[in-house]
Order: sequence, then C-alpha cells, then structure tokens
Amino acid sequence: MYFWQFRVYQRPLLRPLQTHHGLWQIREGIIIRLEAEDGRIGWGEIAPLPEFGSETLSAAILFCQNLENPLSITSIFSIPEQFPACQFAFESALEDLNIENQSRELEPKNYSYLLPTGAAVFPCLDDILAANQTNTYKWKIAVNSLPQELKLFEKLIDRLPRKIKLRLDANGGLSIAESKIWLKIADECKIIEFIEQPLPPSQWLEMLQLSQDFTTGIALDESVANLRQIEECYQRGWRGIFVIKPAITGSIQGLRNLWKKYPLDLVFSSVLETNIGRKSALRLAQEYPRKERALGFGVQQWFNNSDPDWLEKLWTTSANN
Ligand SMILES: O=C(O)CCC(=O)C1=CC=C[C@@H](O)[C@@H]1C(=O)O
Ligand SMILES: [Mg+2]
Repeated sequence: MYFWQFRVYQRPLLRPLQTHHGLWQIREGIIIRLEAEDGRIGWGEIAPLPEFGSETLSAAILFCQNLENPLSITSIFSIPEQFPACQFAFESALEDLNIENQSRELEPKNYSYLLPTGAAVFPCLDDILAANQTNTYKWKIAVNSLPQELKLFEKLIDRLPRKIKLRLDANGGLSIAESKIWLKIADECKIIEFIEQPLPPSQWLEMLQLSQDFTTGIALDESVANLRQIEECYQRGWRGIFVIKPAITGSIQGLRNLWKKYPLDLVFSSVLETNIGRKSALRLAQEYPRKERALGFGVQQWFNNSDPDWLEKLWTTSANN
C-alpha cells in the first residue's frame, strides 16, 4: 500500500506558446508523491491537456480528492481511461519508486526544437542555429493567414541549413485545400519531415487520403491523444506517424503493450510538463525500440529555471490536499 499526497501547481511558460488552439501562457497541473511502506518515494505529474481530450485540471483535482489513501497497486491500475493524465501520473510515480538509477538525460541532438511561432522565429533564429544542438526543428502553422505563413516559410527555409529536418504542426487548423498546398510545397522542398495534424480529428478520412496522395509524412497528434484512439486509427488503416504525448495518453503499461502489438511509427512529444512528468515520459520514450525520430521534448526549457526549489516550496507552502 502507498500513502500519497498531491499539490496543484501553476508555472508560467518561459515563452508563451502560440498555436491554432490559441495562446498558452501558464502550465498548470498536479504533482503527486507516493510513499511505500519501506519509505521509498516516487513522484508523478498530472499534466492535463483538455484541448487534446484529456481530463481537465478541475476534474483531475476532484479525482485526487476522492481517491483512496493509502493506494493499492490494483487501484492504480484501475484508474478509469477517462482520466489519462491521472493514469500516467500514478503509474509513473509507482515506476519512479522502483527505479534503481534515474535514466540519463539524452544528448540535445535527440530532441526536436520547437521554434517560436510565425515571424517571432526570426530575431532568435541565428542564436538557435548557432547553438547547433539538434538538426530537427518544429514550427507551428495555421496561426496566421496562409499567404502570410507561406511568405514567412520561404524566409525561414532560406535561413535554415540544408541538412535540417523541419516539422510543421497545424494543430488541426488547415482546410483540405490549404493542406494540399503545404503538402505540395513539402514534397518539393524536401526538408519537411512531416506535417502534424493538418486537419481536425473529425476529418480523419481526408487525412488518410492526403497521406496517400503526397510523399511527405503526415503525423496524427490530436487524433491519437489516447490509447483507444491510437488503436482505432491503426485498425482503420493509418500507417503514418503517431505523435504520442505520454503524459495524456493514459496507462504507461497500456502504451507499451500497444507498441508491442502493432508496428507503430511513434514520435514522442511533450505536453510542456515539468521535469517530473518529463522524466517519466522520456524514460518511456527511451524504451521504445525505434530511434529514428527526434523527441518532441524541446531542447529549450519550457520554464524559467531561476527557481530550482519550486517543488520544495510547493510542498511546504501550499495546503496538503
Ligand atoms: O511536440 C513537440 O515538438 C513539442 C510539444 C508541442 O509541439 C505541443 C505541446 C503541447 C501542445 C501542442 O500545442 C503542441 C503540439 O501540438 O504538439
Ligand atoms: Mg502537435
């Protein structure tokens, strides 16, 4: 049995993230602390992303307030799939408890760098490229108008070295006609690794058709936000890329079982979680046998690290909930 505690947190993003979903300025979530009878401690993070279909923060808080304490292993693995961020957090805290030595941080070259959206990329691009930490970058599209973004894109690829791979993420904000324009350009310019979620999840069949009409890869993200959706898309014929955000996908064991059951082409991606959730998600990503895709966990920091004691302060200052 495991006694556990939780604390709700809010952390401002170092650089607000502008996407088709809107402007994201503050990451909020819940840190959980599991304690075994022999005193071992395991940490986990509930990092909801409701616009991708996970539970909301308030639903996760209510879930935690009603969850038994102490917890049994059975109750951890019985967390309903309607709470995927909670499933991830409690299973990763249990694994964290049993980890002998923490997995080593990967080299920066293994990560994809999330570039600032739109024209905001240009003032800092030279510094980002000079740091030369990775050759995979991601840039958000479907935020400005298509003509504006095509102009910015031309300017961007003129400034990028030829060897790099660029991922374009539309967050489901393009029309079919706009998707075809981007895919045609991508097929011609050859530096686009994939276009992520060009259409909304409701237009899954149209994305399947696009994946057959163009050579540039299409990656589903919002369409495959949890285990059930991943399996359903594969069974309905999707053989393209699956962007996996472990922190909201649900059971860690369930995800392992899925990639052993189907030959999935996975790209692991962050939900801008704190280092607690990041550590568990990256530990899982390092178990995944295929290594050809850079990890969407950003070489850059999502948070201002000038407050390294944020967790300790959270635990001592906020009320025990
Ligand atoms: O996947 C990455 O390279 C970084 C993470 C990332 O792009 C995202 C994180 C969280 C919400 C989304 O707007 C966005 C995504 O759509 O993938
Ligand atoms: Mg995405």
